[in-house]
Amino acid sequence: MSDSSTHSTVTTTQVLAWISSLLAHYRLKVAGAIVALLVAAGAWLLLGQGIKLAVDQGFLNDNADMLNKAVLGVLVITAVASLATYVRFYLMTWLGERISADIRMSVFSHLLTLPPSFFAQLRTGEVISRFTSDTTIVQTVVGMSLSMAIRSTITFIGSLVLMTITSPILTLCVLLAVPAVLVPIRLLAPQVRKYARLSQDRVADLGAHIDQSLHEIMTVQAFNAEPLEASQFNASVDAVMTTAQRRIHYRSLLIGLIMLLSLSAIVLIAWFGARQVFSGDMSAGELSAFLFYAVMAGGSVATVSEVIGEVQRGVGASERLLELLATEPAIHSGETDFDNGNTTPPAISFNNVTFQYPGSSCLFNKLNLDVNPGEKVALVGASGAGKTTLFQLLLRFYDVKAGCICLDAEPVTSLSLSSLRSQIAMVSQEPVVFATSVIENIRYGNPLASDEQVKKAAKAAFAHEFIEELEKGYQTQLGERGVRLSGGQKQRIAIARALLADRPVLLLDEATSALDARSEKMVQEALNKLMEGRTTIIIAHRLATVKHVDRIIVMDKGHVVSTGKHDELLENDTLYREYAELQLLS
Ligand SMILES: Nc1ncnc2c1ncn2[C@@H]1O[C@H](COP(=O)(O)OP(=O)(O)OP(=O)(O)O)[C@@H](O)[C@H]1O
Repeated sequence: MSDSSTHSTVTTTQVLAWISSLLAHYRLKVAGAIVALLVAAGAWLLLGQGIKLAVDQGFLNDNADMLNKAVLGVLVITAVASLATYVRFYLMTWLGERISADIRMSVFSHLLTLPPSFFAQLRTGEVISRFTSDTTIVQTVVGMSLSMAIRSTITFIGSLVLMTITSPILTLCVLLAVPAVLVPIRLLAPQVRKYARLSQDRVADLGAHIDQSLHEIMTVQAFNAEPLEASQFNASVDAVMTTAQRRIHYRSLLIGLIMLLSLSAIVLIAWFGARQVFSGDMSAGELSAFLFYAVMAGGSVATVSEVIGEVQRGVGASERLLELLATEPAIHSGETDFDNGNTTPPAISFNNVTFQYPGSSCLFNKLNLDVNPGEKVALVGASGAGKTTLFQLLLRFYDVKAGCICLDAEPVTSLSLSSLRSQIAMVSQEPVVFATSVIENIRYGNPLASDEQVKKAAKAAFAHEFIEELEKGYQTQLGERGVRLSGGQKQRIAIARALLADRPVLLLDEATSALDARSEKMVQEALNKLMEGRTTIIIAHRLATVKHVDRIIVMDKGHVVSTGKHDELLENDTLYREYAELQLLS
């Protein structure tokens, strides 16, 4: 559960500076919106003068001509104000949409640079929530609330100036009332912001829950765990409601108090003004105009108070987005591009590597392991021995604590991440299939490959046949996580992808585990072809698949126990013999 709300390190000023920097890209539109805003506010303020003229010169003096002119003036002002409102509304809403789109793009690009350790701490559902709901809030705030707040502030200042011109005494009374209105804003706004952020955190928990339950729907249903899942989800929904209720409470209190205070002030001022008209110190037109401005000023304060809650909500949402953006990638790219002339595949060496996962005990202590150029090496060992971790370290998903991993003589830390990773193709234990078409799934290995190259790779991976039998062949959509394919079919797609990527280092994580005997044979042949001329490391649980590699490395609890050929190890290594006996291979 993310509960960073109470320890937020982001200030409102930082949020506003961030939003301003985003808006700075659209200076012309922002300027247009501000001009439209000023014109609209100015026109509404002028309306008060029209009213004053209409009352004093028209109604009271029985002057029909003057009345006509004043009414015409009022109509023109209304038209101008309406046009300006259209322009302002259009531009501000556009800016809101644009900014939230920009935020989504930059946050997503940034997330892609963060290492897996970051995602091990933050649930994907929570990240999705930050994307969707937080950016939507920012969009509303920039597109609506902020513009309303600015418009109301301008209207308030303009009204105040015109009120002062109309009647300084009455204005003084209004000014005395202002602090009374500001007190609740000062006291309650931080509470609104705090609970706004908390409720976003709770909504994010919901996202995470949905993501997990639906992702594992088969397990949920197979264990009849629907009631359990539903009740846990209901508890999360209740938590959202409870937090939202607190936010709503403070917001409503804020709005209500401000309404009460500002309207009471206006009534009292109207009473005082009416007495001035009776005593002849003020004309009826002046009082009408003054009250018009006072209502506008009061309305503005009410609007500001209403949207200030919304703006605080936006600040809360922005905080969470800024936090994502501020997360530094724990892995820093080196500068060098890997270049060994590309004639031979690179050697891989782990020299005195010491490593532990964050918060775990030491996994590798001065581990040494060398793989020669073009050599095919199999890693064998009990679950948890550290085989997958070696892959992760080579790909720099994590950095070692001490020691060095090298491609040829080049430490991986000095290579640029993209150059390092472009040397390596990986087929993971659980084949990854994206929710796009078959052709796009294979082309992921090399986005520039032609349709013909994709098909060639699919044929080599023994995938072409079953792909052709799919409803739309290579254009068939595979559904989320490839739900429409069997385990073996998914694996062959992943192998075709690796073939197409055509990289000098190959990492295979028990790539044939999900295949039946017939397809296993086919895939094994494809893999043999794929391994040709590449430095390959295979993680294998089943020894049958690795009997023919150049060298087998037996690992146990983070150590290399022994290395050798299948027959040598059978003879000399007790641990390996045990594995082989278990698998009836000796
Ligand atoms: N992200 C992680 N955070 C903390 N510990 C981890 C993490 N990933 C793996 N480990 C731990 O590191 C050890 C080695 O794991 P690793 O996945 O490398 O083993 P493996 O030999 O590949 O196992 P298997 O054959 O079951 O896949 C295990 O004890 C595991 O619990």
